[in-house]
Amino acid sequence: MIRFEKVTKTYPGTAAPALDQVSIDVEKGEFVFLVGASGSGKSTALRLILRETRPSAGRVHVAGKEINRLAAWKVPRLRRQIGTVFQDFRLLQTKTVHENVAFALQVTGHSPKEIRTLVPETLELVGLDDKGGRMPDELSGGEQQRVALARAYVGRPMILIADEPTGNLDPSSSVGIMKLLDRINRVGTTVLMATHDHGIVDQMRKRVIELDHGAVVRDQAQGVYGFSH
Ligand SMILES: Nc1ncnc2c1ncn2[C@@H]1O[C@H](COP(=O)(O)OP(=O)(O)OP(=O)(O)O)[C@@H](O)[C@H]1O
Repeated sequence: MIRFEKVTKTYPGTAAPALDQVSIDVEKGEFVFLVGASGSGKSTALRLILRETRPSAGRVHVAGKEINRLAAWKVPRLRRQIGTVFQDFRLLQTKTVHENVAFALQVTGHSPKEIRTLVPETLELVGLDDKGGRMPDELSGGEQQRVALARAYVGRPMILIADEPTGNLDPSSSVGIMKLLDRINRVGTTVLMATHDHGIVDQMRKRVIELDHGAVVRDQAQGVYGFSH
């Protein structure tokens, strides 16, 4: 589903590469944690998958396509297959919960009929079916992140990318978000999550890929956060 072949990314004006000959293979339906110190290259790896940036060398394949060679007009179609969740929620503050989730479908050309079915179904999945009329600032952080997750998942993407999704949440809200990511993964969605949260990684016991100065230093099934190497 996601394959990096000796991917190197050097940003202009920097000497050391952000990613250095990284090879990763993630199968459909896997749940993978991406860990590593700040600056180790996690966000760069996620941005490459979304084609928000391009590799300096090597190849990135997503859903069977080498995305560096994808024509610009096909990039929106690629991104429709990838849901994204970030640490800072990124909700539209002037829209209700329902509108935030519906908007993701409107901009990707879904029909009103699909929107009428998918939005309530997804709000129910994240436990917010009674809060569709609220504004984001009337919700707790944990609830806002559940809205962001509903928005990421409402189009039923093949891949869900989460960059520090629990970074701004208290432990119990974090557990709630992880339960939802686990559920979404169990129905076949490939999940890739960058995190600094030791507790969550240790509890979930999923595959762990660790980056250090842009290199993969560990790729471990059912891993824990810290590993002496
Ligand atoms: N747009 C950019 N221009 C120049 N250098 C960049 C850019 N984005 C990232 N970098 C550099 O690339 C390296 C990897 O950064 P990246 O953001 O991928 O790390 P990260 O592991 O996601 O860090 P964090 O955990 O702090 O989010 C760092 O040295 C960073 O300074």
